[in-house]
Amino acid sequence: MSEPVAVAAASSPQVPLIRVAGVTKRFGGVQALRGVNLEVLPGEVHALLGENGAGKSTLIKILSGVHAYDEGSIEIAGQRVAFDSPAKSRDAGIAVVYQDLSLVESLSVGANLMLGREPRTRLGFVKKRELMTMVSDFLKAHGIPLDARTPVGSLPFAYRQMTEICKALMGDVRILILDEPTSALTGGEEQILFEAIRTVTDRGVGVIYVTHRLNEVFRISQRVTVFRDGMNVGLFPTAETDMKQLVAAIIGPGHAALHARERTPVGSASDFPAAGCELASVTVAPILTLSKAGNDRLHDVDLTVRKGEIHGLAGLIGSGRTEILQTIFGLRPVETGAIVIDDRPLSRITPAKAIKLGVALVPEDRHLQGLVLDHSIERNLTLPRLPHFSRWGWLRSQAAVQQARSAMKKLAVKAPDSSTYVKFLSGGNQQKVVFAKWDRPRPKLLLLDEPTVGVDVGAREEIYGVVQDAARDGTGVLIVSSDLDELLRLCDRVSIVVDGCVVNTIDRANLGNAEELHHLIQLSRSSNESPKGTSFGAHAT
Ligand SMILES: Nc1ncnc2c1ncn2[C@@H]1O[C@H](COP(=O)(O)OP(=O)(O)OP(=O)(O)O)[C@@H](O)[C@H]1O
Repeated sequence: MSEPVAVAAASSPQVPLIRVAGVTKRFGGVQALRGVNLEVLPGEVHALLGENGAGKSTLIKILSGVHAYDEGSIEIAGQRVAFDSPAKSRDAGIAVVYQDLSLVESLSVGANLMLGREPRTRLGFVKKRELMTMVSDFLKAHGIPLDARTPVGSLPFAYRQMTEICKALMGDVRILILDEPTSALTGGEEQILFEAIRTVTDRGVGVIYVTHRLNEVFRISQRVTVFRDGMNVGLFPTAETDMKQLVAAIIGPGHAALHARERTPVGSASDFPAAGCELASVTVAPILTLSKAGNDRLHDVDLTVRKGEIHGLAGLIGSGRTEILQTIFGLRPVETGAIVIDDRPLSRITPAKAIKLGVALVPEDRHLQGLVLDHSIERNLTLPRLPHFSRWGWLRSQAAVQQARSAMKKLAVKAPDSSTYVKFLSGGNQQKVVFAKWDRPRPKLLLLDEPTVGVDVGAREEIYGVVQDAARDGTGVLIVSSDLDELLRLCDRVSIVVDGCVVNTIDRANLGNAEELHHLIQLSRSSNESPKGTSFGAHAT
């Protein structure tokens, strides 16, 4: 595939594909947007950055016809537009790909791409061959490495995402909006996505790229717009800016995280001493031992987490990392092998028992498992710790409010107050609340599944601090993350998971950098390839 189209900076004479000027939006008492501007040129990848609650999703929802705006104007190719429905936005050539994909896993790539617009006979039967030819021609014409006949469920996540992007592009798309597209991807998968983006920008499509992973900005975008508190605080040609300038624009010059960052420069993960380095030495007792543990998703898992150790689980999507956490927390049975938590061999473990033993799980899907959206921040923080906030059967509500306020302050949760319903928070702020739920009192074993997805750069620092403090206090931490820099930065040891099995455990001293770790994951995968493992190459040509 070719190199990205070089797009001239702000002074380009080209008519922007989209021009947002002075747009405002208020939700009740919250002024989400205060007159924001954004321009995207043909063939440009324009990164949109900002801390949690800065207003990025609100603008995306306005552009996609979900919300109406209050003031300002939006032009597409010079024509003023206002969308009162998602259909109108789609008709104007705007397509949005969210993190939660909307594909039907049991159908093929072709059937997914043509869902709802299948060519049919006069009697209403789907013309399958014609459909597959149409899709194959489309994929070939755009240089997309997907096979129309492959069932979507058998594809690695990055290729499903590519299918979703193609679905968006099957119509007459001029502007593609990607909302944190790489949050679940590891290195090699990211590269596939970037190549798909380059293919579409080569055709003149403009891309708005929302992300909290700042290193991506330098790899994929030509310009960057930064929002803070619903306002523009920066427009940079990517080639003329650097990480420090972007971080300062995102979190503001006075933010404590900026100074922490100055002491610990971004990007050199291997320079950071892990929190529990000394504690994690072999002489320290394990808080968790899995020996040859197995169930329908796992087999022969051998794993130990020591007191005060931060232990990472690396692997590709579908490798079984999340299932290991779920099994330890009692959400999946241990059918074979043994599990020992805090010196207690357990024949059967349930979530209630796990919590009693001091195990806490911060799940990946905060909506399904992590939060009650119709409750306040305060109630969400209190629920898992009711005994802690109760005395003689009465809830000590003042103590609960105080803890909620201090957790909100520590993690900079952006909300009017602790009684705000969680459903009204931005995605990243919801994630901070999930995290805060388990911060105090400290668990003995903390299981974290992708803890910083959707979390802004300032809060990420705070979360790292909380994890490291917990480890220093003796908590064993087991963390799943697709962000290899995050694992390298935090972990004393990293175990690689392939097809439901731990195939390798590496000490910090031998971890190397993110590229080396990614290489190791790929290598472990190919040497452990099992018949049920996905072999994408067999499908895609
Ligand atoms: N439906 C709503 N009702 C009330 N307030 C809302 C609603 N939607 C968003 N907000 C508020 O508007 C502000 C901007 O939120 P938005 O979701 O746009 O932020 P964001 O930049 O996308 O954040 P994140 O990175 O966390 O996704 C936040 O203070 C949020 O709580």
